[in-house]
Amino acid sequence: MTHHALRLGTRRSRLAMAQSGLVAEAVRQVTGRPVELVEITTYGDVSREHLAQIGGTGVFVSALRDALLGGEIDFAVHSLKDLPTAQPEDLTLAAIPVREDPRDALIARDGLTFEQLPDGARVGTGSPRRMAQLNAWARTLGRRIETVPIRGNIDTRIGYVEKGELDAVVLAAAGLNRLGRTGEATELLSPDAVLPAPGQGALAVECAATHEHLAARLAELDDPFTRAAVTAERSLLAALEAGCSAPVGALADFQAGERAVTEMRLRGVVGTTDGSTLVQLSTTGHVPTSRDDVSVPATMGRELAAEMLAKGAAGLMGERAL
Ligand SMILES: NCc1[nH]cc(CCC(=O)O)c1CC(=O)O
Repeated sequence: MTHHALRLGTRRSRLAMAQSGLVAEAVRQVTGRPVELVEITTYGDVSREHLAQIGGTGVFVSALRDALLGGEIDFAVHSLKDLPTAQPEDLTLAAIPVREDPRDALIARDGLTFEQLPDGARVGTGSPRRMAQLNAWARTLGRRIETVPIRGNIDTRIGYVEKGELDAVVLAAAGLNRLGRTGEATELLSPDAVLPAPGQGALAVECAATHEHLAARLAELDDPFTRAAVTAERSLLAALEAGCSAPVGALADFQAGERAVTEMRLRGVVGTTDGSTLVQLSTTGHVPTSRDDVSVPATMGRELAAEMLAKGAAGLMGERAL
């Protein structure tokens, strides 16, 4: 085996660099080889359009994948929630490491929680999923919020609240945690109120399918529980035929189980962005915790999607949900 450095392709954002840095260190430990970060610019980083307009799906990942297939890098780290559900045959998801906190976080002025926000509060998010569930939550409180589409990195988004331009913003807790900014959340939003995006908080370590030896080493970073959970969530998303910019939330979690099998709960939601209608369902199943067998979670996702479609989910997703 050669001992040249493994090249890890990464986006340049501080979050991407932090995520890649964590995986680089773990890969150094399991392979004993140095890991070199190679910065790659993706369309999602350059475009100033709103994600809902450029379609969301894949905008952060295609440049990294081109570099993998072109042999410029050996492996790449993605936020799993940014990965399209269809996995290309020439690329392998070699590892899905232990997931960070999957919840969304609220950062509000004056330390406010969501329920303490005043009627008409301006809340920054351009995510149809967050809009649908936050608007629905506000309605149950007899209030309205005004959602304001925002883009940019985590510092930029938090800046809207710091400068007093918005009452609150909503971000993934995982991103805050990985940047060491956990303390800035004024509330971690309960999945009972806001289900996260499928795969939120999880990372995907990807390499070319032809690099079987490398894939086997990277697989040491895999967490079978996380893989089972995100497989169910992404299978739900795929069966709804929705992309990452559709108003779809999903979260799988576990009851304490035995060694080889554990009980998994999968919750899913689809809604209109104004929050007037939500279809929210859940299911449970016994899942083998083996990274090589994700058939049960995949089936749970498909079956829950079918139930949601039977309750009218397709009509709520709008034209974007192709
Ligand atoms: N859509 C962008 C994106 N992709 C992954 C994360 C956060 C980290 C994660 O979910 O693992 C974010 C930012 C956000 O939603 O606040």
